[in-house]
Amino acid sequence: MESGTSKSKVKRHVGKYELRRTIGEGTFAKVRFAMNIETGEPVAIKILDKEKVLKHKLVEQLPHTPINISLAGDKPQGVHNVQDKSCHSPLSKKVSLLGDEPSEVHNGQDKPRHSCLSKNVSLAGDELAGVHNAQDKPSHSLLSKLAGYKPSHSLFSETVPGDKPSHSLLTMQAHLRPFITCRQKFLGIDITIRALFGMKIYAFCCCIDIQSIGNQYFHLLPFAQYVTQSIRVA
Ligand SMILES: Nc1ncnc2c1ncn2[C@@H]1O[C@H](COP(=O)(O)OP(=O)(O)OP(=O)(O)O)[C@@H](O)[C@H]1O
Repeated sequence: MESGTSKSKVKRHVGKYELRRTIGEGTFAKVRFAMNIETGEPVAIKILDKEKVLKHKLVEQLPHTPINISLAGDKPQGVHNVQDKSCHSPLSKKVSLLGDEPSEVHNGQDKPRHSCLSKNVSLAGDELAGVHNAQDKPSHSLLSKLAGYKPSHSLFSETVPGDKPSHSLLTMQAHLRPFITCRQKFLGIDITIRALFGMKIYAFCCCIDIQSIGNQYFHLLPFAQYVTQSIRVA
Protein backbone atom coordinates (compact mmCIF):
# COMPACT_ATOMS: atom_id res chain seq x y z
CA MET A 1 0.00 0.00 0.00
CA GLU A 2 1.25 3.39 -0.78
CA SER A 3 0.06 6.82 -0.14
CA GLY A 4 0.37 9.94 -2.18
CA THR A 5 -0.48 13.50 -1.43
CA SER A 6 -2.52 16.00 -3.33
CA LYS A 7 -2.98 19.66 -2.70
CA SER A 8 -5.77 19.21 -0.24
CA LYS A 9 -5.80 15.69 1.05
CA VAL A 10 -3.92 12.47 1.19
CA LYS A 11 -5.05 9.96 -1.37
CA ARG A 12 -4.84 6.41 -0.32
CA HIS A 13 -3.76 3.76 -2.74
CA VAL A 14 -4.07 0.02 -2.68
CA GLY A 15 -1.80 -1.27 -5.36
CA LYS A 16 -2.77 0.54 -8.50
CA TYR A 17 -6.13 1.54 -7.12
CA GLU A 18 -6.82 4.93 -5.72
CA LEU A 19 -9.38 4.78 -2.96
CA ARG A 20 -12.11 7.32 -3.21
CA ARG A 21 -15.40 7.82 -1.51
CA THR A 22 -17.11 5.34 0.71
CA ILE A 23 -19.93 3.66 -1.14
CA GLY A 24 -21.51 1.85 1.74
CA GLU A 25 -21.06 -0.01 4.95
CA GLY A 26 -22.14 -3.45 5.95
CA THR A 27 -21.98 -5.33 9.19
CA PHE A 28 -18.35 -6.23 8.82
CA ALA A 29 -16.99 -4.04 6.12
CA LYS A 30 -16.77 -0.66 4.57
CA VAL A 31 -16.91 -0.49 0.80
CA ARG A 32 -15.08 2.23 -1.07
CA PHE A 33 -15.17 3.23 -4.64
CA ALA A 34 -11.72 2.98 -6.21
CA MET A 35 -10.21 3.60 -9.55
CA ASN A 36 -7.40 1.95 -11.41
CA ILE A 37 -4.91 4.75 -11.86
CA GLU A 38 -3.57 3.19 -15.03
CA THR A 39 -6.77 2.37 -16.86
CA GLY A 40 -9.39 4.43 -15.08
CA GLU A 41 -11.37 1.29 -14.45
CA PRO A 42 -13.81 1.68 -11.55
CA VAL A 43 -13.92 -0.99 -8.90
CA ALA A 44 -15.26 -1.37 -5.41
CA ILE A 45 -12.96 -2.35 -2.60
CA LYS A 46 -14.35 -3.89 0.51
CA ILE A 47 -12.29 -3.08 3.56
CA LEU A 48 -12.43 -5.25 6.63
CA ASP A 49 -10.66 -4.86 9.91
CA LYS A 50 -8.69 -7.95 10.67
CA GLU A 51 -9.72 -7.60 14.27
CA LYS A 52 -13.39 -7.86 13.31
CA VAL A 53 -12.71 -10.73 11.01
CA LEU A 54 -10.95 -12.59 13.78
CA LYS A 55 -13.43 -11.60 16.42
CA HIS A 56 -16.36 -12.89 14.45
CA LYS A 57 -14.41 -15.85 13.22
CA LEU A 58 -15.16 -15.02 9.64
CA VAL A 59 -12.01 -16.61 8.40
CA GLU A 60 -12.91 -19.89 10.04
CA GLN A 61 -16.01 -19.95 7.94
CA LEU A 62 -13.96 -20.14 4.84
CA PRO A 63 -13.79 -23.75 3.84
CA HIS A 64 -10.28 -25.02 3.97
CA THR A 65 -10.72 -26.17 0.47
CA PRO A 66 -11.23 -23.62 -2.23
CA ILE A 67 -14.75 -22.76 -3.20
CA ASN A 68 -16.42 -21.80 -6.37
CA ILE A 69 -18.70 -18.87 -6.78
CA SER A 70 -20.61 -17.47 -9.62
CA LEU A 71 -22.39 -14.21 -10.19
CA ALA A 72 -25.90 -13.54 -11.33
CA GLY A 73 -26.02 -13.86 -15.05
CA ASP A 74 -23.69 -16.81 -15.20
CA LYS A 75 -25.98 -19.62 -15.87
CA PRO A 76 -24.35 -22.30 -17.84
CA GLN A 77 -26.91 -24.54 -19.44
CA GLY A 78 -28.76 -26.76 -17.09
CA VAL A 79 -27.56 -25.07 -13.99
CA HIS A 80 -30.13 -23.48 -11.74
CA ASN A 81 -28.85 -20.93 -9.36
CA VAL A 82 -30.70 -19.90 -6.31
CA GLN A 83 -30.20 -16.30 -5.46
CA ASP A 84 -29.84 -15.18 -1.96
CA LYS A 85 -31.70 -11.92 -1.76
CA SER A 86 -30.68 -11.27 1.78
CA CYS A 87 -27.31 -10.02 0.74
CA HIS A 88 -26.62 -7.05 -1.47
CA SER A 89 -23.13 -7.94 -2.38
CA PRO A 90 -22.69 -8.64 -6.04
CA LEU A 91 -20.71 -11.61 -4.96
CA SER A 92 -23.48 -13.01 -2.91
CA LYS A 93 -25.61 -14.58 -5.50
CA LYS A 94 -24.97 -18.19 -5.50
CA VAL A 95 -23.21 -21.12 -6.16
CA SER A 96 -21.11 -24.08 -6.54
CA LEU A 97 -20.99 -27.54 -6.00
CA LEU A 98 -18.69 -30.18 -6.91
CA GLY A 99 -16.70 -33.31 -5.84
CA ASP A 100 -14.69 -34.27 -2.89
CA GLU A 101 -11.79 -35.33 -4.88
CA PRO A 102 -10.49 -32.19 -6.45
CA SER A 103 -9.53 -33.74 -9.65
CA GLU A 104 -8.57 -31.16 -12.16
CA VAL A 105 -11.54 -29.24 -13.29
CA HIS A 106 -11.53 -27.59 -16.63
CA ASN A 107 -13.88 -26.69 -19.30
CA GLY A 108 -13.74 -26.37 -23.01
CA GLN A 109 -17.25 -25.39 -23.93
CA ASP A 110 -18.63 -23.01 -21.45
CA LYS A 111 -17.94 -19.40 -22.27
CA PRO A 112 -19.83 -17.19 -19.90
CA ARG A 113 -20.08 -13.66 -21.15
CA HIS A 114 -21.19 -11.54 -18.28
CA SER A 115 -19.17 -12.63 -15.37
CA CYS A 116 -17.46 -10.05 -13.28
CA LEU A 117 -15.41 -12.83 -11.90
CA SER A 118 -13.28 -15.10 -13.85
CA LYS A 119 -12.96 -18.72 -14.73
CA ASN A 120 -16.45 -20.01 -14.77
CA VAL A 121 -16.61 -23.70 -15.22
CA SER A 122 -19.57 -25.85 -15.94
CA LEU A 123 -19.56 -29.59 -15.81
CA ALA A 124 -22.57 -31.59 -16.79
CA GLY A 125 -21.12 -35.04 -16.44
CA ASP A 126 -21.34 -37.50 -13.64
CA GLU A 127 -17.67 -37.52 -13.06
CA LEU A 128 -15.10 -34.89 -12.43
CA ALA A 129 -11.91 -35.82 -14.05
CA GLY A 130 -9.36 -33.94 -15.98
CA VAL A 131 -11.65 -31.28 -17.24
CA HIS A 132 -9.95 -28.06 -18.12
CA ASN A 133 -11.03 -24.52 -18.88
CA ALA A 134 -8.20 -23.47 -21.04
CA GLN A 135 -10.61 -21.81 -23.45
CA ASP A 136 -12.67 -20.04 -20.93
CA LYS A 137 -12.07 -16.33 -21.08
CA PRO A 138 -15.15 -14.42 -20.05
CA SER A 139 -15.11 -11.24 -22.01
CA HIS A 140 -16.31 -9.04 -19.18
CA SER A 141 -14.40 -10.66 -16.43
CA LEU A 142 -12.91 -7.99 -14.29
CA LEU A 143 -10.72 -10.11 -12.18
CA SER A 144 -9.58 -12.36 -14.92
CA LYS A 145 -8.58 -9.26 -16.83
CA LEU A 146 -6.71 -7.99 -13.86
CA ALA A 147 -5.08 -11.28 -13.20
CA GLY A 148 -4.17 -11.88 -16.79
CA TYR A 149 -6.21 -15.07 -16.75
CA LYS A 150 -3.63 -16.70 -14.61
CA PRO A 151 -5.27 -18.34 -11.65
CA SER A 152 -2.15 -18.08 -9.59
CA HIS A 153 -1.80 -14.42 -10.24
CA SER A 154 -2.93 -12.08 -7.56
CA LEU A 155 -3.75 -8.59 -8.54
CA PHE A 156 -2.49 -7.10 -5.37
CA SER A 157 0.55 -9.24 -4.94
CA GLU A 158 1.57 -8.00 -8.30
CA THR A 159 1.23 -4.40 -7.38
CA VAL A 160 2.09 -4.43 -3.73
CA PRO A 161 5.41 -6.15 -3.36
CA GLY A 162 5.79 -7.82 -0.04
CA ASP A 163 2.11 -8.04 0.68
CA LYS A 164 0.81 -11.51 0.43
CA PRO A 165 -2.72 -12.13 -0.67
CA SER A 166 -4.34 -13.97 2.16
CA HIS A 167 -7.26 -15.64 0.52
CA SER A 168 -6.97 -14.61 -3.02
CA LEU A 169 -7.92 -16.92 -5.73
CA LEU A 170 -10.51 -19.22 -4.44
CA THR A 171 -10.26 -21.67 -7.19
CA MET A 172 -11.75 -24.82 -8.41
CA GLN A 173 -12.79 -27.47 -6.05
CA ALA A 174 -15.09 -30.39 -6.04
CA HIS A 175 -17.43 -31.73 -3.44
CA LEU A 176 -19.44 -34.75 -4.24
CA ARG A 177 -22.33 -34.22 -1.90
CA PRO A 178 -25.53 -34.84 -3.74
CA PHE A 179 -28.61 -33.15 -2.31
CA ILE A 180 -26.70 -31.34 0.34
CA THR A 181 -27.18 -27.64 0.68
CA CYS A 182 -24.75 -25.68 2.70
CA ARG A 183 -24.71 -21.97 3.41
CA GLN A 184 -21.68 -20.07 4.50
CA LYS A 185 -20.98 -16.45 5.09
CA PHE A 186 -17.48 -15.30 4.54
CA LEU A 187 -16.32 -11.72 4.58
CA GLY A 188 -19.83 -10.53 3.92
CA ILE A 189 -20.31 -12.90 1.04
CA ASP A 190 -23.15 -15.33 1.35
CA ILE A 191 -22.23 -18.55 -0.26
CA THR A 192 -24.67 -21.28 -0.97
CA ILE A 193 -23.32 -24.61 -1.97
CA ARG A 194 -25.75 -26.94 -3.61
CA ALA A 195 -25.48 -30.24 -5.30
CA LEU A 196 -28.03 -30.56 -8.02
CA PHE A 197 -29.55 -33.60 -9.60
CA GLY A 198 -27.79 -36.20 -7.61
CA MET A 199 -24.58 -37.14 -9.22
CA LYS A 200 -24.66 -34.46 -11.85
CA ILE A 201 -21.98 -32.01 -11.16
CA TYR A 202 -21.70 -28.40 -12.04
CA ALA A 203 -18.87 -26.13 -11.18
CA PHE A 204 -18.40 -22.44 -11.09
CA CYS A 205 -15.20 -20.83 -10.30
CA CYS A 206 -13.86 -17.40 -9.81
CA CYS A 207 -10.91 -15.55 -8.53
CA ILE A 208 -11.40 -13.38 -5.51
CA ASP A 209 -8.61 -11.06 -4.69
CA ILE A 210 -8.25 -10.33 -1.06
CA GLN A 211 -5.19 -8.54 0.06
CA SER A 212 -3.95 -8.23 3.56
CA ILE A 213 -2.33 -4.91 4.33
CA GLY A 214 -1.55 -3.82 7.82
CA ASN A 215 -4.54 -4.50 10.01
CA GLN A 216 -7.01 -4.58 7.17
CA TYR A 217 -8.18 -6.84 4.40
CA PHE A 218 -8.89 -5.30 1.03
CA HIS A 219 -11.24 -7.22 -1.13
CA LEU A 220 -11.46 -6.23 -4.75
CA LEU A 221 -14.93 -6.29 -6.26
CA PRO A 222 -16.36 -5.31 -9.56
CA PHE A 223 -18.03 -1.97 -9.13
CA ALA A 224 -21.75 -2.52 -9.22
CA GLN A 225 -23.15 0.73 -10.42
CA TYR A 226 -26.68 -0.41 -9.93
CA VAL A 227 -26.00 -0.55 -6.24
CA THR A 228 -24.86 3.00 -6.04
CA GLN A 229 -26.54 4.86 -8.82
CA SER A 230 -25.71 8.17 -7.32
CA ILE A 231 -21.98 7.79 -7.02
CA ARG A 232 -20.00 10.43 -8.78
CA VAL A 233 -16.79 9.31 -10.40
CA ALA A 234 -14.43 12.17 -9.90
N1 LIG B 1 -19.33 -4.12 -5.60
C1 LIG B 1 -20.02 -3.11 -5.13
N2 LIG B 1 -20.27 -2.06 -5.91
C2 LIG B 1 -20.96 -1.01 -5.44
N3 LIG B 1 -21.42 -0.92 -4.19
C3 LIG B 1 -21.19 -1.94 -3.37
C4 LIG B 1 -20.48 -3.09 -3.78
N4 LIG B 1 -20.39 -3.94 -2.73
C5 LIG B 1 -21.01 -3.35 -1.73
N5 LIG B 1 -21.51 -2.15 -2.09
C6 LIG B 1 -22.22 -1.20 -1.23
O1 LIG B 1 -21.64 -1.25 0.05
C7 LIG B 1 -22.61 -1.62 1.03
C8 LIG B 1 -21.97 -2.50 2.06
O2 LIG B 1 -21.68 -3.75 1.46
P1 LIG B 1 -21.30 -5.00 2.33
O3 LIG B 1 -21.15 -6.12 1.37
O4 LIG B 1 -20.14 -4.66 3.19
O5 LIG B 1 -22.48 -5.21 3.30
P2 LIG B 1 -23.93 -5.74 3.02
O6 LIG B 1 -23.84 -7.05 2.31
O7 LIG B 1 -24.74 -4.66 2.36
O8 LIG B 1 -24.45 -5.95 4.49
P3 LIG B 1 -24.05 -7.05 5.55
O9 LIG B 1 -22.58 -7.28 5.48
O10 LIG B 1 -24.48 -6.46 6.83
O11 LIG B 1 -24.84 -8.26 5.15
C9 LIG B 1 -23.71 -2.29 0.22
O12 LIG B 1 -24.92 -2.18 0.85
C10 LIG B 1 -23.67 -1.58 -1.09
O13 LIG B 1 -24.41 -0.37 -1.03
